Amino acid sequence: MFSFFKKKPQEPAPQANAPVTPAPTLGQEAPVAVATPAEIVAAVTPIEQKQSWVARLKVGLSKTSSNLTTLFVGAKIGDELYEELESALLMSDAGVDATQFLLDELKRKVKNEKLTEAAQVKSALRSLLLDMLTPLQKPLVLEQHQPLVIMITGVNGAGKTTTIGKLAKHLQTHGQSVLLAAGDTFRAAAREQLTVWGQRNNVTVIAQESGDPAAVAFDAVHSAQARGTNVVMVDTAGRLPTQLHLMEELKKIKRVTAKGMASAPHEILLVIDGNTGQNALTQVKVFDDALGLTGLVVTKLDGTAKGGVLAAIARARPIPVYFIGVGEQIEDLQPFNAQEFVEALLG
Ligand SMILES: Nc1nc2c(ncn2[C@@H]2O[C@H](COP(=O)(O)OP(=O)(O)OP(=O)(O)O)[C@@H](O)[C@H]2O)c(=O)[nH]1
Repeated sequence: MFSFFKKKPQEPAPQANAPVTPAPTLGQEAPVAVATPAEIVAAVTPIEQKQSWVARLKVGLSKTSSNLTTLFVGAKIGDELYEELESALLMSDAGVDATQFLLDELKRKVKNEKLTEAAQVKSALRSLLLDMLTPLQKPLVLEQHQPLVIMITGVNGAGKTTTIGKLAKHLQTHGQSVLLAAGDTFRAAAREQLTVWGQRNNVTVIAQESGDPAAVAFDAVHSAQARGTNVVMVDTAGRLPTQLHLMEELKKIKRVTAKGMASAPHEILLVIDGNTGQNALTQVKVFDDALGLTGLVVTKLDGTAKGGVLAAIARARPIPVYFIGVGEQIEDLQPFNAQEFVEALLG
């Protein structure tokens, strides 16, 4: 079992003569909820589901895994092994910097620990990768703000809307009320998709016939404040990092959201298609420079994804990977767990 979300730790009870916190008003941030116990909520994933989920991750990453593991079979430690490893890491989308870093560290480890067997080198690589990816493993913390406002961004087709749907379900399972802002005003079908999904799942969706996604986000924040909703997720239209005017639009959504609630958006997530390869790193850099990302969601790791891009991200922009997706079912979105990921890659 692993944590899905983390809840804000309980704060000490106020003194009897402590000043009373004024009631929140529209446009003003409500006081932080204090009644939550300090706990990490266990995922409600039954063991069979969990196994099938990990199995799907392994299948998804099997090409990289087989490239990385077979080169150690019957190998001698030396230049040839390191060259093969370099190629396998580059082919896994780890990129030049992370590949070089891993190779240098590995050679140092082999020397310092006087390793003599290829199997020992493989386990040294496993532990290096784990050290590299563990800093990316962070849970999304709930109940720090009322409402918690999450903005979801990404290129077209990365899996934003699907992720929002899955996350909304998971949040509801963890006792959170959810409101969605249909900020993809560019594509009418996207708005309808979210609205229909919301109706089916009893989640309020704030949408506007036409117009400004920033206004939709602003309305959603106010509406959530008025209703006492726990989490607002703002969907945004897919865009390429090279579409500068659309990147400006995202900045505007962020700015206008902050007018509705000074501290919002509290989380700005970038959804990345795991099959995008090294281009994913470019996306992370450009969206982060524009918006200040707080987390990533890497989808479609069940397909032909190679997985190494997480190492590239860990080296270049270590932004937490809150969730990874390995399919279209709700349980296919799970928190990123570095240990599981490294096991899927290196067996
Ligand atoms: N195999 C697989 N498919 C996924 C995953 N996540 C999303 N998808 C599929 O990817 C496609 C695109 O997903 P959307 O959620 O519509 O992507 P989007 O980013 O909202 O797309 P735009 O609104 O066009 O920008 C859909 O067919 C999803 O079912 C995943 O983890 N695995």
